[in-house]
Amino acid sequence: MRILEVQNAFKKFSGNSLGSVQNVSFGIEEGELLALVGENGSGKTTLLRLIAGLEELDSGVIYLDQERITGPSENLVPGHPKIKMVHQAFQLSKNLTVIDNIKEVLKGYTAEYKKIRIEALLSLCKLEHLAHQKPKTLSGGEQQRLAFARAIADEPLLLLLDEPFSNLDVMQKHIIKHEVLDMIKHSGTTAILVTHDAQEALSLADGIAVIKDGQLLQYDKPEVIYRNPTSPYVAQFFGPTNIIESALLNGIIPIETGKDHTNTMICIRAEDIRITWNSSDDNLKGKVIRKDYLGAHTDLEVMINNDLKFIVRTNDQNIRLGDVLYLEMDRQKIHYFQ
Ligand SMILES: Nc1ncnc2c1ncn2[C@@H]1O[C@H](COP(=O)(O)OP(=O)(O)OP(=O)(O)O)[C@@H](O)[C@H]1O
Repeated sequence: MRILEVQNAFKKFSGNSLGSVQNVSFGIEEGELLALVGENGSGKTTLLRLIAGLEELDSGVIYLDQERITGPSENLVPGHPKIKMVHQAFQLSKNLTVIDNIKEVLKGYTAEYKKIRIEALLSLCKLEHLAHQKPKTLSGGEQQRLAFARAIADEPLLLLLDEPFSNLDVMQKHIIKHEVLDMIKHSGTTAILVTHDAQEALSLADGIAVIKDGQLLQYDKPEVIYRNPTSPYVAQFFGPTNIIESALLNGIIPIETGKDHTNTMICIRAEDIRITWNSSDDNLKGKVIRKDYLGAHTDLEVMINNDLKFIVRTNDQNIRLGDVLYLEMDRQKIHYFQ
Protein backbone atom coordinates (compact mmCIF):
# COMPACT_ATOMS: atom_id res chain seq x y z
CA MET A 1 0.00 0.00 0.00
CA ARG A 2 1.22 3.47 -0.88
CA ILE A 3 1.68 5.39 2.37
CA LEU A 4 3.13 8.66 1.08
CA GLU A 5 2.33 10.43 -2.18
CA VAL A 6 4.11 13.68 -3.08
CA GLN A 7 2.63 15.41 -6.14
CA ASN A 8 4.36 18.39 -7.78
CA ALA A 9 5.62 19.80 -4.49
CA PHE A 10 6.93 23.34 -5.01
CA LYS A 11 8.44 25.71 -2.43
CA LYS A 12 10.28 28.99 -2.95
CA PHE A 13 11.40 31.04 0.04
CA SER A 14 11.01 34.80 -0.22
CA GLY A 15 14.23 36.45 -1.33
CA ASN A 16 15.39 33.35 -3.25
CA SER A 17 15.41 33.50 -7.06
CA LEU A 18 14.76 29.78 -7.50
CA GLY A 19 12.50 27.29 -5.79
CA SER A 20 14.20 25.21 -3.07
CA VAL A 21 11.90 22.32 -4.05
CA GLN A 22 10.67 22.35 -7.65
CA ASN A 23 7.72 20.21 -8.75
CA VAL A 24 8.91 17.08 -6.97
CA SER A 25 6.72 13.97 -7.28
CA PHE A 26 7.22 10.49 -5.84
CA GLY A 27 5.55 7.89 -3.62
CA ILE A 28 6.62 5.41 -0.93
CA GLU A 29 5.11 2.02 -0.20
CA GLU A 30 4.39 0.95 3.38
CA GLY A 31 7.46 -0.45 5.18
CA GLU A 32 9.95 0.92 2.63
CA LEU A 33 13.09 2.86 3.45
CA LEU A 34 13.80 5.67 1.00
CA ALA A 35 17.18 7.42 0.92
CA LEU A 36 17.01 11.05 -0.16
CA VAL A 37 20.45 12.08 -1.41
CA GLY A 38 21.90 15.28 -2.80
CA GLU A 39 24.67 17.77 -2.17
CA ASN A 40 24.49 20.70 0.30
CA GLY A 41 21.64 23.09 -0.41
CA SER A 42 19.90 20.76 -2.89
CA GLY A 43 16.57 20.95 -1.00
CA LYS A 44 16.55 17.75 1.06
CA THR A 45 15.63 19.31 4.41
CA THR A 46 13.04 21.60 2.81
CA LEU A 47 11.38 18.59 1.17
CA LEU A 48 11.40 16.72 4.48
CA ARG A 49 9.86 19.71 6.29
CA LEU A 50 7.15 20.02 3.62
CA ILE A 51 6.32 16.33 4.09
CA ALA A 52 6.24 16.79 7.88
CA GLY A 53 3.80 19.71 7.54
CA LEU A 54 6.35 22.09 9.09
CA GLU A 55 6.64 24.23 5.96
CA GLU A 56 3.90 25.63 3.71
CA LEU A 57 3.73 24.34 0.10
CA ASP A 58 3.47 27.05 -2.59
CA SER A 59 1.82 24.51 -4.88
CA GLY A 60 1.37 20.78 -5.17
CA VAL A 61 -0.06 18.37 -2.66
CA ILE A 62 1.26 15.70 -0.26
CA TYR A 63 -0.85 12.79 1.02
CA LEU A 64 -0.09 10.56 4.00
CA ASP A 65 -2.23 7.45 3.97
CA GLN A 66 -4.53 9.23 1.47
CA GLU A 67 -5.03 12.23 3.75
CA ARG A 68 -3.70 15.63 2.64
CA ILE A 69 -0.89 16.99 4.79
CA THR A 70 -1.60 20.52 5.89
CA GLY A 71 1.01 23.22 6.47
CA PRO A 72 1.59 25.45 9.53
CA SER A 73 -1.13 27.93 8.48
CA GLU A 74 -3.79 25.22 8.94
CA ASN A 75 -2.44 23.61 12.12
CA LEU A 76 -2.49 24.86 15.68
CA VAL A 77 0.36 22.52 16.62
CA PRO A 78 3.14 22.45 14.00
CA GLY A 79 3.73 19.13 12.27
CA HIS A 80 1.71 15.99 11.79
CA PRO A 81 0.96 13.65 14.72
CA LYS A 82 1.71 10.52 12.65
CA ILE A 83 5.04 11.73 11.27
CA LYS A 84 8.13 11.72 13.50
CA MET A 85 11.52 13.25 12.81
CA VAL A 86 14.94 12.19 14.13
CA HIS A 87 17.81 14.69 13.81
CA GLN A 88 21.54 14.67 14.52
CA ALA A 89 20.72 16.21 17.91
CA PHE A 90 18.96 13.37 19.70
CA GLN A 91 16.50 15.63 21.57
CA LEU A 92 16.30 13.43 24.69
CA SER A 93 15.05 14.62 28.07
CA LYS A 94 18.30 14.73 29.98
CA ASN A 95 16.83 14.49 33.49
CA LEU A 96 14.71 11.42 32.74
CA THR A 97 15.82 7.78 32.70
CA VAL A 98 15.64 5.71 29.53
CA ILE A 99 12.25 4.28 30.55
CA ASP A 100 10.87 7.71 31.46
CA ASN A 101 12.17 9.15 28.18
CA ILE A 102 10.01 6.62 26.35
CA LYS A 103 7.07 7.06 28.76
CA GLU A 104 7.18 10.80 28.12
CA VAL A 105 6.19 10.33 24.47
CA LEU A 106 3.44 7.82 25.34
CA LYS A 107 1.24 10.27 27.21
CA GLY A 108 -2.45 9.57 26.80
CA TYR A 109 -2.14 5.79 26.60
CA THR A 110 -3.34 3.43 29.36
CA ALA A 111 -0.81 2.25 31.95
CA GLU A 112 -1.24 -1.30 30.69
CA TYR A 113 -0.48 -0.37 27.05
CA LYS A 114 2.48 1.79 28.13
CA LYS A 115 4.01 -1.15 30.01
CA ILE A 116 3.71 -3.52 27.03
CA ARG A 117 4.92 -0.93 24.53
CA ILE A 118 7.92 0.12 26.65
CA GLU A 119 9.00 -3.50 27.07
CA ALA A 120 8.75 -4.07 23.32
CA LEU A 121 10.74 -0.91 22.54
CA LEU A 122 13.46 -1.65 25.12
CA SER A 123 13.87 -5.07 23.56
CA LEU A 124 13.79 -3.88 19.91
CA CYS A 125 16.27 -1.10 20.64
CA LYS A 126 18.48 -3.26 22.91
CA LEU A 127 18.08 -0.88 25.85
CA GLU A 128 16.80 -3.28 28.56
CA HIS A 129 20.03 -3.20 30.57
CA LEU A 130 20.10 0.61 30.46
CA ALA A 131 16.44 1.16 31.39
CA HIS A 132 17.14 3.12 34.59
CA GLN A 133 20.08 5.19 33.36
CA LYS A 134 19.98 8.82 32.29
CA PRO A 135 21.02 9.91 28.75
CA LYS A 136 24.34 11.46 29.83
CA THR A 137 25.55 8.03 30.99
CA LEU A 138 24.82 6.45 27.57
CA SER A 139 27.21 6.19 24.62
CA GLY A 140 26.43 8.01 21.35
CA GLY A 141 25.04 4.82 19.85
CA GLU A 142 22.83 4.10 22.88
CA GLN A 143 21.49 7.66 22.79
CA GLN A 144 20.78 7.20 19.08
CA ARG A 145 18.83 4.00 19.82
CA LEU A 146 16.86 5.78 22.55
CA ALA A 147 16.06 8.66 20.17
CA PHE A 148 14.82 6.06 17.71
CA ALA A 149 12.73 4.28 20.38
CA ARG A 150 11.07 7.60 21.25
CA ALA A 151 10.42 8.38 17.60
CA ILE A 152 8.62 5.09 16.90
CA ALA A 153 6.97 4.75 20.35
CA ASP A 154 3.47 5.67 19.23
CA GLU A 155 3.82 3.90 15.89
CA PRO A 156 4.15 6.77 13.42
CA LEU A 157 3.08 6.15 9.83
CA LEU A 158 6.25 7.81 8.62
CA LEU A 159 9.68 8.36 10.17
CA LEU A 160 11.90 11.13 8.82
CA LEU A 161 15.62 10.77 9.54
CA ASP A 162 17.55 13.97 8.76
CA GLU A 163 21.21 12.90 8.67
CA PRO A 164 20.85 11.21 12.05
CA PHE A 165 24.33 9.66 12.00
CA SER A 166 26.37 12.70 11.04
CA ASN A 167 27.50 13.51 14.62
CA LEU A 168 28.88 10.02 15.22
CA ASP A 169 32.53 9.14 14.58
CA VAL A 170 33.37 6.81 11.69
CA MET A 171 33.71 3.65 13.84
CA GLN A 172 30.44 4.24 15.69
CA LYS A 173 28.62 5.32 12.57
CA HIS A 174 29.35 2.10 10.74
CA ILE A 175 27.90 -0.08 13.52
CA ILE A 176 25.06 2.19 14.62
CA LYS A 177 23.61 2.94 11.23
CA HIS A 178 23.21 -0.78 10.57
CA GLU A 179 21.67 -1.31 14.02
CA VAL A 180 19.20 1.54 13.65
CA LEU A 181 18.26 0.67 10.10
CA ASP A 182 17.78 -2.99 11.10
CA MET A 183 15.46 -1.75 13.86
CA ILE A 184 13.50 0.25 11.30
CA LYS A 185 13.12 -2.85 9.12
CA HIS A 186 12.08 -5.00 12.09
CA SER A 187 9.56 -2.45 13.30
CA GLY A 188 8.06 -2.25 9.78
CA THR A 189 8.19 1.57 9.91
CA THR A 190 8.14 3.46 6.61
CA ALA A 191 11.07 5.89 6.63
CA ILE A 192 12.93 8.54 4.66
CA LEU A 193 16.63 8.86 5.40
CA VAL A 194 18.39 12.04 4.29
CA THR A 195 22.05 11.38 3.64
CA HIS A 196 25.08 12.73 1.77
CA ASP A 197 26.58 9.28 1.80
CA ALA A 198 26.08 7.46 -1.51
CA GLN A 199 27.35 4.12 -0.15
CA GLU A 200 24.95 4.31 2.79
CA ALA A 201 22.05 4.91 0.38
CA LEU A 202 23.07 2.06 -1.94
CA SER A 203 23.57 -0.48 0.82
CA LEU A 204 20.62 0.31 3.10
CA ALA A 205 17.69 1.75 1.17
CA ASP A 206 14.88 0.11 -0.81
CA GLY A 207 14.69 3.17 -3.04
CA ILE A 208 16.90 6.20 -3.70
CA ALA A 209 15.77 9.68 -4.70
CA VAL A 210 18.52 11.97 -6.05
CA ILE A 211 17.77 15.67 -5.72
CA LYS A 212 19.74 18.55 -7.26
CA ASP A 213 18.87 22.26 -7.17
CA GLY A 214 15.43 21.38 -5.82
CA GLN A 215 14.65 18.99 -8.67
CA LEU A 216 14.23 15.25 -8.42
CA LEU A 217 16.69 13.83 -10.97
CA GLN A 218 15.97 10.14 -10.48
CA TYR A 219 14.02 7.89 -8.13
CA ASP A 220 14.49 4.15 -8.37
CA LYS A 221 15.89 1.02 -6.76
CA PRO A 222 19.58 1.18 -5.78
CA GLU A 223 20.64 -1.29 -8.52
CA VAL A 224 18.87 0.76 -11.22
CA ILE A 225 20.31 4.05 -9.95
CA TYR A 226 23.78 2.50 -9.99
CA ARG A 227 23.56 0.61 -13.29
CA ASN A 228 21.15 2.81 -15.29
CA PRO A 229 21.63 6.39 -14.14
CA THR A 230 19.61 8.84 -16.20
CA SER A 231 22.26 11.56 -16.08
CA PRO A 232 26.04 11.91 -15.67
CA TYR A 233 25.39 13.71 -12.35
CA VAL A 234 23.61 10.69 -10.88
CA ALA A 235 26.27 8.32 -12.25
CA GLN A 236 29.09 10.31 -10.63
CA PHE A 237 27.30 10.70 -7.31
CA PHE A 238 27.50 6.94 -6.74
CA GLY A 239 31.20 6.26 -7.27
CA PRO A 240 34.12 6.82 -9.63
CA THR A 241 32.99 6.60 -13.20
CA ASN A 242 34.09 7.63 -16.67
CA ILE A 243 31.69 9.89 -18.56
CA ILE A 244 32.82 10.26 -22.15
CA GLU A 245 31.31 11.60 -25.37
CA SER A 246 30.66 8.63 -27.62
CA ALA A 247 32.27 10.48 -30.54
CA LEU A 248 35.60 10.43 -28.70
CA LEU A 249 35.41 6.67 -28.35
CA ASN A 250 34.50 5.94 -31.96
CA GLY A 251 37.26 3.85 -33.38
CA ILE A 252 38.96 3.52 -29.99
CA ILE A 253 36.54 0.98 -28.60
CA PRO A 254 33.63 -0.50 -30.53
CA ILE A 255 30.49 1.04 -29.10
CA GLU A 256 27.02 -0.50 -29.25
CA THR A 257 25.94 -1.14 -32.82
CA GLY A 258 22.49 -0.79 -34.38
CA LYS A 259 21.68 2.49 -32.62
CA ASP A 260 22.63 6.07 -33.33
CA HIS A 261 24.98 7.16 -30.59
CA THR A 262 26.47 10.09 -32.48
CA ASN A 263 25.81 12.64 -29.78
CA THR A 264 25.33 10.52 -26.68
CA MET A 265 27.45 10.39 -23.58
CA ILE A 266 28.52 7.04 -22.26
CA CYS A 267 29.36 5.93 -18.75
CA ILE A 268 31.82 3.21 -17.74
CA ARG A 269 32.31 2.56 -14.03
CA ALA A 270 35.90 2.45 -12.77
CA GLU A 271 35.49 -1.18 -11.64
CA ASP A 272 34.22 -2.28 -15.07
CA ILE A 273 37.58 -1.65 -16.69
CA ARG A 274 40.18 -4.39 -16.27
CA ILE A 275 43.91 -3.88 -16.38
CA THR A 276 45.80 -6.34 -18.55
CA TRP A 277 49.28 -6.62 -20.01
CA ASN A 278 47.81 -8.12 -23.16
CA SER A 279 48.06 -5.87 -26.24
CA SER A 280 45.04 -7.26 -28.11
CA ASP A 281 43.41 -4.99 -30.74
CA ASP A 282 40.40 -4.36 -28.51
CA ASN A 283 42.45 -3.19 -25.55
CA LEU A 284 43.55 0.38 -25.02
CA LYS A 285 47.18 1.19 -24.35
CA GLY A 286 47.69 3.77 -21.63
CA LYS A 287 50.04 5.20 -19.04
CA VAL A 288 49.32 5.51 -15.30
CA ILE A 289 49.42 9.21 -14.42
CA ARG A 290 47.85 9.09 -10.95
CA LYS A 291 47.44 6.53 -8.21
CA ASP A 292 45.14 6.78 -5.17
CA TYR A 293 45.68 3.97 -2.66
CA LEU A 294 42.34 3.36 -0.87
CA GLY A 295 43.11 0.26 1.20
CA ALA A 296 40.92 -2.47 -0.27
CA HIS A 297 41.58 -1.17 -3.79
CA THR A 298 43.48 1.47 -5.73
CA ASP A 299 42.05 4.04 -8.15
CA LEU A 300 44.29 4.78 -11.12
CA GLU A 301 44.10 7.55 -13.69
CA VAL A 302 45.26 6.18 -17.04
CA MET A 303 46.00 8.44 -20.02
CA ILE A 304 45.18 7.10 -23.50
CA ASN A 305 46.52 8.80 -26.67
CA ASN A 306 47.53 11.90 -24.67
CA ASP A 307 43.95 13.17 -24.62
CA LEU A 308 41.60 10.68 -23.01
CA LYS A 309 41.75 9.87 -19.29
CA PHE A 310 40.13 6.86 -17.63
CA ILE A 311 39.63 6.17 -13.94
CA VAL A 312 40.21 2.48 -13.25
CA ARG A 313 39.69 0.61 -9.98
CA THR A 314 42.09 -2.27 -9.34
CA ASN A 315 43.15 -4.66 -6.59
CA ASP A 316 46.66 -4.93 -8.03
CA GLN A 317 48.89 -3.12 -5.54
CA ASN A 318 52.03 -3.52 -7.68
CA ILE A 319 51.11 -1.05 -10.43
CA ARG A 320 53.24 2.09 -10.28
CA LEU A 321 53.03 5.61 -11.60
CA GLY A 322 54.35 5.73 -15.17
CA ASP A 323 53.58 2.06 -15.91
CA VAL A 324 52.34 1.39 -19.43
CA LEU A 325 49.46 -1.10 -19.49
CA TYR A 326 46.30 -2.04 -21.39
CA LEU A 327 42.65 -1.45 -20.49
CA GLU A 328 39.99 -4.01 -21.26
CA MET A 329 36.39 -2.72 -21.11
CA ASP A 330 33.48 -4.87 -20.04
CA ARG A 331 31.28 -3.80 -22.96
CA GLN A 332 28.11 -5.24 -21.41
CA LYS A 333 28.51 -2.68 -18.64
CA ILE A 334 28.89 0.39 -20.85
CA HIS A 335 25.86 2.58 -20.18
CA TYR A 336 24.52 4.97 -22.83
CA PHE A 337 22.68 8.12 -21.70
CA GLN A 338 19.68 8.72 -23.92
N1 LIG B 1 13.95 29.32 5.71
C1 LIG B 1 14.62 29.55 4.57
N2 LIG B 1 14.66 30.78 4.03
C2 LIG B 1 15.32 31.03 2.87
N3 LIG B 1 15.98 30.09 2.16
C3 LIG B 1 15.98 28.83 2.67
C4 LIG B 1 15.31 28.50 3.88
N4 LIG B 1 15.49 27.17 4.12
C5 LIG B 1 16.23 26.70 3.08
N5 LIG B 1 16.54 27.70 2.21
C6 LIG B 1 17.31 27.57 0.97
O1 LIG B 1 16.78 26.49 0.22
C7 LIG B 1 17.82 25.75 -0.40
C8 LIG B 1 17.72 24.30 0.02
O2 LIG B 1 18.04 24.20 1.40
P1 LIG B 1 17.92 22.84 2.21
O3 LIG B 1 18.30 23.12 3.62
O4 LIG B 1 16.60 22.25 1.94
O5 LIG B 1 19.03 21.97 1.50
P2 LIG B 1 19.72 20.60 1.97
O6 LIG B 1 19.82 19.76 0.75
O7 LIG B 1 18.98 20.05 3.14
O8 LIG B 1 21.15 21.11 2.40
P3 LIG B 1 22.19 20.50 3.49
O9 LIG B 1 22.61 19.16 2.96
O10 LIG B 1 23.29 21.50 3.47
O11 LIG B 1 21.46 20.41 4.80
C9 LIG B 1 19.12 26.42 -0.01
O12 LIG B 1 19.51 27.29 -1.03
C10 LIG B 1 18.75 27.19 1.26
O13 LIG B 1 19.56 28.33 1.40
